[in-house]
Amino acid sequence: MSVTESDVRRAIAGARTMVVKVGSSSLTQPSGHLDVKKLNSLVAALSAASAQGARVVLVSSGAIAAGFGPLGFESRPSDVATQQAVAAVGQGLLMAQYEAAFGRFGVRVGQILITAEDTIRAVQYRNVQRTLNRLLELGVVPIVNENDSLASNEIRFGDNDRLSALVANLVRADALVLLTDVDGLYTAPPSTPGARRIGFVPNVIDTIGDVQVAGSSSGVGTGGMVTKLDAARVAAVSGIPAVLTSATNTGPALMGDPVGTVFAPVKHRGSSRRLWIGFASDPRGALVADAGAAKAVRGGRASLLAAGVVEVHGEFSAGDPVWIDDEAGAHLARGLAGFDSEEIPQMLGRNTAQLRRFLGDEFAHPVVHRDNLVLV
Ligand SMILES: Nc1ncnc2c1ncn2[C@@H]1O[C@H](COP(=O)(O)OP(=O)(O)O)[C@@H](O)[C@H]1O
Ligand SMILES: N[C@@H](CCC(=O)OP(=O)(O)O)C(=O)O
Repeated sequence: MSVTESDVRRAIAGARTMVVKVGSSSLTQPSGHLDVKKLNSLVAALSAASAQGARVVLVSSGAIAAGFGPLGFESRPSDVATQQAVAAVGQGLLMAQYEAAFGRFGVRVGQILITAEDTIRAVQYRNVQRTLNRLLELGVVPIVNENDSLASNEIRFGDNDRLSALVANLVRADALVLLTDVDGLYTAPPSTPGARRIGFVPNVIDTIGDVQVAGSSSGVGTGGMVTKLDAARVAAVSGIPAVLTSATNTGPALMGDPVGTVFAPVKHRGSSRRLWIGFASDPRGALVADAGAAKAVRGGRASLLAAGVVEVHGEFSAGDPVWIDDEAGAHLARGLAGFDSEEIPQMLGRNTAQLRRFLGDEFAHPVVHRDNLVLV
């Protein structure tokens, strides 16, 4: 039997662990500066959920919004270096507001700043996961943001929508709540005449093609509806129901009332780390597999061995995300490279015994291990 809207709303209302993402546009005044009243009412709604036993992870944007006013800028700066500096100032100011606001309800908060780069690597990934879980066990509300001041331009999320879906996957959340400045997903950008709110999306993968979505129009938000739908898709394929609504609807959305747009999960839970590899990262290069290796990779459980690689493109380090392509140039998979791009040419076409004999033990490994590979 297929999942109905009320099933999804009930699942969200009953969620034990939830990830709530709030965008800059819901925490700011029209001028772009932080709006403490909006922040306080969000915190009141989340504290009520926490008092009822929910474990809440808050993914909050707003560091740049909180920082540019105090530094004397009239509007959100657009160059990356200034944004990163502004975020360093704003993140502290934002946390001070959250600490005070949650403190009034007796709730402790902890700050976690994540870069996409740290978390696609296995060791850091497990560290983030372990810290978040421990904070939740201790009854703390983790407040997550991208580490804007350190994230490198090529591999930053930029918006927090996709980050929130990946965090939901990481903590195995029962619900993802996306809070923004519109009351849901519309059939077209809300200013378009005739645009209507969609209450229920049974399969976000099918819906993405039918809905007209655009980027942010607020001047403070980043990704607009495009990245929110990406987030809903990551949640859906992770088996997590999601709701998208305005921050002013937080209380009703968490109670399962018919507000916003709810997205049904489309799959059972997948492995968390593989989702990071698939969605979180922009490949730095490509490995071209010969016909035999392409067939093995497509089959699902094989590593990519040097013997089946015919070309290497791009510059990357061991641990970076890369495409695995077939000889016709079609993408087969994404994976994390086991070696630097300069090390791979001498390995091409050699089997494990030859790699060991000619290059040493440290080369007798797959170019991409199957645990670090996801089909596309
Ligand atoms: N189909 C659509 N439905 C709803 N909103 C849309 C759509 N297409 C574009 N948008 C825009 O997306 C904006 C929300 O994204 P954004 O400004 O990035 O918010 P946030 O700061 O919360 O991430 C809305 O204000 C709206 O103008
Ligand atoms: N990490 C940035 C978030 C950037 C941003 O605007 O994100 P969003 O409002 O979620 O589209 C910040 O804290 O300012």
